[in-house]
Amino acid sequence: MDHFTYQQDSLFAEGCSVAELAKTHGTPLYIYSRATLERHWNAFNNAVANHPHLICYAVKANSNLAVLNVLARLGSGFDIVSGGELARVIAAGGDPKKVVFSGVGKTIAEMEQALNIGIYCFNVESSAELELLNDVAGKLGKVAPISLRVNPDVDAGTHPYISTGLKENKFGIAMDEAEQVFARAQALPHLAIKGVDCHIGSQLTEMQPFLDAMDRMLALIDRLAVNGIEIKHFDVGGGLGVPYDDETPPHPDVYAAALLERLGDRPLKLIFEPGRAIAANAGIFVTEVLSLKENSDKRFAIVDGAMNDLIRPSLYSAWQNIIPVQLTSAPSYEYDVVGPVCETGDFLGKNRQLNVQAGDLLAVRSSGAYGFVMASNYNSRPRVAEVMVDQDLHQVIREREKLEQLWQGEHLLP
Ligand SMILES: Cc1ncc(COP(=O)(O)O)c(C=O)c1O
Ligand SMILES: N[C@@H](CCCC[NH3+])C(=O)O
Repeated sequence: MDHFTYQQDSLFAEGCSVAELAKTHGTPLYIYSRATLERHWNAFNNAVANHPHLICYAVKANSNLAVLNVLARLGSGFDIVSGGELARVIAAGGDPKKVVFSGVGKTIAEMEQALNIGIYCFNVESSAELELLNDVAGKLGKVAPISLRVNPDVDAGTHPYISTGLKENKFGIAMDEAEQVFARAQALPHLAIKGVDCHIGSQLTEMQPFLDAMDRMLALIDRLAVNGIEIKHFDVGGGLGVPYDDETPPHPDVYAAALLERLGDRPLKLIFEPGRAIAANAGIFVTEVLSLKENSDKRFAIVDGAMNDLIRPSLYSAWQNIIPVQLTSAPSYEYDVVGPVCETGDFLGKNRQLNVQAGDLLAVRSSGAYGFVMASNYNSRPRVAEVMVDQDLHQVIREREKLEQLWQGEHLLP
């Protein structure tokens, strides 16, 4: 089910006209659908309803407080990678007892913050981090609940920049060192072993890499049990892909059923860290065509949105569908949809068949994940507004930045 559909040739987000929202709040603009966020989260939760589990939404995908709050109200846990994300979860009403803390470079201050708040688990990524966390917990008189992120060395078959489960990637502890590091963790006084985790990459559209990783991780868990190290949960990470174009990633039902089958009768709680699968197709990025330009080779639609607002096309050559907000029957041409930023790489889409004129609105679909969160102020462009729709109601969930905010905190020399 799609909550971004045409009504009488005009694009709607749930019951709200996208053209009206753009008129009221200006462009560029991110628009999210609450119903879609909820449906996607529930799809995960229902898929494992009969097994002990925790869905920890990956905050990095879209960390707006309203997004986190919508998911917190459903009972979501959260996967965080910084003290900033932890603070957001708390500010959004999330339960810290359902937070897992991932990331290769946690600082002492972040460890202290998370220990004082009392999170569910630290996903420890190296021996050095293990020793440091033990020290920090000891100084606070606390015991840190931990999982070790093990790198299963499987090829996720995704873009090299978002593949994380190969030995050559910086993430996790190598499989051949894992048992030794677990033994060390068990010996350290201020740590309590809870689980094992892995995350092999993002935008995976096939089951096989997940299953390969699962097999290796379960074999490790079985070996640990033989050596008296009891694992209570297995955190399978995130990474489930979404359809941007014609990809057909497994539905959470299919994905979870396959993992549960592999799990067999092992009494392990399963933790999931989906980000993209929940947020990507819950959002669109709306931009206005400023002008058209053509030469003998190409036609360009120059729009007011740019790589600083939505960087995925520039950074990963990611393809996201670009659709008109108002359908017309005028002839269409092939355009590169480009922004005003002074970089050749500043484009939202290339070779798109569109029928557009200056002043028309375009919507870049699948922009709810890794969209606004990766925005910058490059070229001194204020970050855009974000709106959430809920049926025929809508709410500005982040205001468009004002020009003065561009230099907030900057100081002139005396
Ligand atoms: C540890 C961890 N968990 C979860 C995620 C979320 O990934 P995705 O958005 O692909 O579900 C990421 C990002 O890839 C991650 O690094
Ligand atoms: N930012 C990436 C995903 C990164 C995943 C981070 N663990 C994307 O847009 O596809």
